Amino acid sequence: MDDKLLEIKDLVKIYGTKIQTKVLHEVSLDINKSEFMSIIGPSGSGKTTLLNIIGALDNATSGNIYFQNKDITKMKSDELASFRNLNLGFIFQFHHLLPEFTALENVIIPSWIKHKTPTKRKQQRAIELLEIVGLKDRINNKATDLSGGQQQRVAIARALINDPTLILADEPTGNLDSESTEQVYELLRNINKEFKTTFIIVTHDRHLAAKSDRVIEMVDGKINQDYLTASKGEELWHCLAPHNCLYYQQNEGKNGIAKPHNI
Ligand SMILES: Nc1ncnc2c1ncn2[C@@H]1O[C@H](COP(=O)(O)OP(=O)(O)OP(=O)(O)O)[C@@H](O)[C@H]1O
Repeated sequence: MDDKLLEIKDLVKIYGTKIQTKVLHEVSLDINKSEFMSIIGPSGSGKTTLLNIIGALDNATSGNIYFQNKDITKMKSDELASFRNLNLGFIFQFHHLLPEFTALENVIIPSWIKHKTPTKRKQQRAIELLEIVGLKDRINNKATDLSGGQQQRVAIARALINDPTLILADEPTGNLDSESTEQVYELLRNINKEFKTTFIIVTHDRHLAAKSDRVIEMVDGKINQDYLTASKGEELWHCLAPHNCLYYQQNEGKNGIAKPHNI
């Protein structure tokens, strides 16, 4: 069985024409189905650029992105729009909810885009999702009447309405207090476990990243480290064969022994 969801090959991004800045340097990366992955790295290292290109919100200068073996860098704009709608969910630091609309309406909106009119089934699904994110008693509240953490949970439900295979989250907890941060991260984790949704999360928070299955550290537009975590406390065990290991065992000291996929 092919477990690979995404294959990113030699991705380059150069901004500018006269004065050119190369912000992604031949980035290559494979991401498996159901993986829960964080991208960390200093400010300006290219995390958001990489995420936006994976989400087809920005174009690569060169390189390829295969999503279930189909190269999205070759798609035309209408094909890309439909690819995004069918396969992707987005969660941003600033959730961009429509303030005058209720929580329920905000969740349903992406399905309007997909189906033109919301079906009864989608309406029911939106209510279920709001229950899953713990907002059952807030479905008819306007977005502006909700706390920051609640608004972010609406945004998470909205990202799930079209049953995406992959959710791209850019600093989803960046705007939240520490309690809401933990709750939102736990929620994303639970969604990953329950629906097998693949997650790629850009975060500055190493403590949260350590709770992912896999952490990628970017430095100067390159992947500096790529490791699976033991998910025990905050200790990160470094994977010795970055693109090629699923299982992980503690070695003497802090490093781990990477075992190939099929062991
Ligand atoms: N539209 C743009 N035009 C020119 N340069 C850009 C543009 N967008 C980003 N950059 C530059 O690309 C580099 C990478 O930016 P990016 O936002 O991907 O980094 P990041 O790691 O996500 O940073 P942060 O953690 O601060 O969000 C930065 O030097 C940034 O200034």
